[in-house]
Formats: sequence, C-alpha cells, structure tokens
Amino acid sequence: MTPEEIKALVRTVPDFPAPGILFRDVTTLISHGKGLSACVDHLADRARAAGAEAIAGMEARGFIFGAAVAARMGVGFIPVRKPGKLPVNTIGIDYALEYGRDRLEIDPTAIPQGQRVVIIDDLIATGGTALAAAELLRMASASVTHALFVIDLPGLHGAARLRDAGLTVEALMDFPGH
Ligand SMILES: O=P(O)(O)OC[C@H]1O[C@H](OP(=O)(O)OP(=O)(O)O)[C@H](O)[C@@H]1O
Ligand SMILES: Nc1ncnc2[nH]cnc12
Repeated sequence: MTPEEIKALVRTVPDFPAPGILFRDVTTLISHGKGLSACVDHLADRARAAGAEAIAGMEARGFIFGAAVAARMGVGFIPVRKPGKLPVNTIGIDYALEYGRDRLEIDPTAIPQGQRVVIIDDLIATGGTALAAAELLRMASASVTHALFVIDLPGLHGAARLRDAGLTVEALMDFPGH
C-alpha cells in the first residue's frame, strides 16, 4: 500500500480531547492488517536507511509502531515511558503538549554508549514530545539524528522545530492545516 492509501485509513475526530482539536486517530489504521503492515514496512525502510541500531518509541501510540518496526528490523526497542511506570532508577524530562503537559522517563541503562537510536511515533504536532524524547535519549548517551512519524501536522510546526534542532524528520503523510 502507498502512503496515500494508508492515509485513507486514518480517522479524523473533531473536538477530541478538547474543543477545537481535530484528532487524527490511528485506531482505524492499526486495525487494518495490510495497512499496519505497509506502515511498518515504510518506517522500517527509512529507519534502516538512517542506520538505526535501536528504535525508541513514546508511550503509548509510539509503542505500537516503534516496537513493530524494531521487530521487523531485528533491533532492540527502547520504551520512552510516561512517569512512574519503570521499576528502576530513571531519568526524566517535563514537556508541553498541544493540549496539556506531560513527562517522559527512560531507563538510562537500556542504551549502550553512542548507540544510534531512531525515534518513532505515530504523530508529530508541536514537536514537544519528540524534542523531549531526543533530549532524554541523548542524556543517556544515545546518538539521535532521525525521528520518523506516521503523521505530520505541519500547521503546528513540530517538524520544523525538530529540523531547527538539527534532527532529520520524515513522515509518511501530513494533514495540512491540522
Ligand atoms: O508533537 P506533540 O505536540 O508533542 O504531540 C504528539 C504526541 O501526542 C500524542 O501522544 P499523547 O501524549 O496524546 O499520548 P498517547 O500516545 O498516550 O495517546 C502523540 O502520540 C505524540 O506522542
Ligand atoms: N491533533 C492530534 N491528533 C492526534 N494525536 C495528537 N497528538 C497531539 N495532537 C494530536
């Protein structure tokens, strides 16, 4: 399936989780076997080209795509978790969302020194989550140069923020005007 065909599987829900937000819902995409598989293939091709030695994905939707891509590539997966979930000493970072604030944590021992880690998430909006994840992974000595997304909302300028911060950003599709 092409990215255009995969895009047709994304459901748009107005006013979720707050008035004025157009929620781009991947539930309908991941419940479609061929759509999910094609999505994972496209992301894995790009992660391979980026030289990924491990994939990091953000809780929760980043786990779905990130872990599937890591398994398809035969590399490890690093869960970037919401707070209080990991049973070991963590390092963490606070960040702003399109609709609120949150915090991410990782187990710093999960990453060998200098390992090339590619970030994968379902969607980039303001870029706050991905920038926080990149900073956190670097605090744990990862080499982070690429971030891959299924969906970009270019109207929220997240990809531009990541590029300004020196990251290479790719997305399979975008929804202009968010
Ligand atoms: O670019 P940003 O403005 O930071 O927004 C993008 C993030 O927001 C969503 O996750 P959310 O925090 O809603 O969590 P979820 O995956 O648990 O639904 C999405 O999956 C990204 O991780
Ligand atoms: N508009 C949106 N749709 C789905 N997930 C999001 N995360 C942040 N903004 C979002």
